[in-house]
Amino acid sequence: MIEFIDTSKVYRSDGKEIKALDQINLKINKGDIFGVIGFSGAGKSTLLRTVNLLETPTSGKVLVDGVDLTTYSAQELREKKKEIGMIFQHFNLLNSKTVFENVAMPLLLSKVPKNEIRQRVMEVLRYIGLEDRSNAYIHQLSGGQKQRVGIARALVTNPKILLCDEPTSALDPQTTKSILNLLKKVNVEYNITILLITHEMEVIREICNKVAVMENGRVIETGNVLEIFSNPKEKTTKNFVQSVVRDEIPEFIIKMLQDDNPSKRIFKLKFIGENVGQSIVSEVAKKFKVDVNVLFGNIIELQEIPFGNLIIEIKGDHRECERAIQYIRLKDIQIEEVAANGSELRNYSQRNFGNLIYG
Ligand SMILES: Nc1ncnc2c1ncn2[C@@H]1O[C@H](COP(=O)(O)OP(=O)(O)OP(=O)(O)O)[C@@H](O)[C@H]1O
Repeated sequence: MIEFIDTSKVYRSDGKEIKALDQINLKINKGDIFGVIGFSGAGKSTLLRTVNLLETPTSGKVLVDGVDLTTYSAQELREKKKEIGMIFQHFNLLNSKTVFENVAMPLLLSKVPKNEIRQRVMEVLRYIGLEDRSNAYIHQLSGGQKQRVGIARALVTNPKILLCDEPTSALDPQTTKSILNLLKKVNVEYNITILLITHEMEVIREICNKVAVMENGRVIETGNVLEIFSNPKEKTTKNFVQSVVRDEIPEFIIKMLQDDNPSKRIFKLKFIGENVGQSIVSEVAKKFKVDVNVLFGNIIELQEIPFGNLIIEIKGDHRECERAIQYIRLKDIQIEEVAANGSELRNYSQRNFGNLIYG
């Protein structure tokens, strides 16, 4: 649906070259809600704006439905652009015009007949829940309402793609949630592919199925949201994931390890999906001669799949503890032992155990 092929963009200003995009290769499939995350200056906006040619790549190309839009004539491009809606962080609405006039603007510019415009605009306003504010001026609306108008204006031409430039960065958490829910609804009900840029991992968690992490104009990591959250590889990705799933070891646990019995054994378990449902803790306590205490837990939902971590203490003789650990691992749950300095974790792998569990 959208494909970036070796896409690069170099800006030249004051005799200097800035590589905003450096050989981007990404594929966004129909129906995706694809999130691009990165810090300020990573190149996200530039990437998004190459899709509707608000920016033209310096080299490489961007295909929309298999076509490089730079090859289109002006007329063809105007038509194609109706299929690509866009919403902005600061809404980009005309303050001197009403809600109705703002939403009608793309249709007016396309010279759609007046009665059709009225019908379509009211239909879209009904959909986004602002039918009764059609005559209000933009300055009379809240931030969330303004973004709804932005979404209505983007939807009015029946686009196939919606580009979202930090759509919730100017909104409070509650309003953010309602706007993200609306975008999800648009994606599902109209089958609109969404490409969204953000610097908030919470936004990615909330609605995206795929994510790409950008740094210095490059995509440093990309994949399914579940994959990236559960196994981030790059440092920047790990930092973003940690902003949502706090998986550092809490101070009180480190203190416990340092102050109490030095033989205390504390483990971090990482759960994905159905494993959370398994009451692994009580299962282990029943199967082996060990006591298990839950010390800390942090579980979130990712695309309706539970995901998170649990910090537990396992008490018992060494061999029983090792058998319990292997049992947990064989349940496809990542388990790591927390060292007394709290930063080092011993990662258990098959090799560490041999056949202890059956021994
Ligand atoms: N028109 C321009 N002229 C010169 N340099 C530009 C221009 N637009 C962007 N840049 C530079 O390109 C790089 C990428 O900018 P871009 O806005 O794409 O990043 P971003 O990840 O969207 O950042 P932010 O979240 O702050 O908007 C930055 O170094 C920026 O200063």
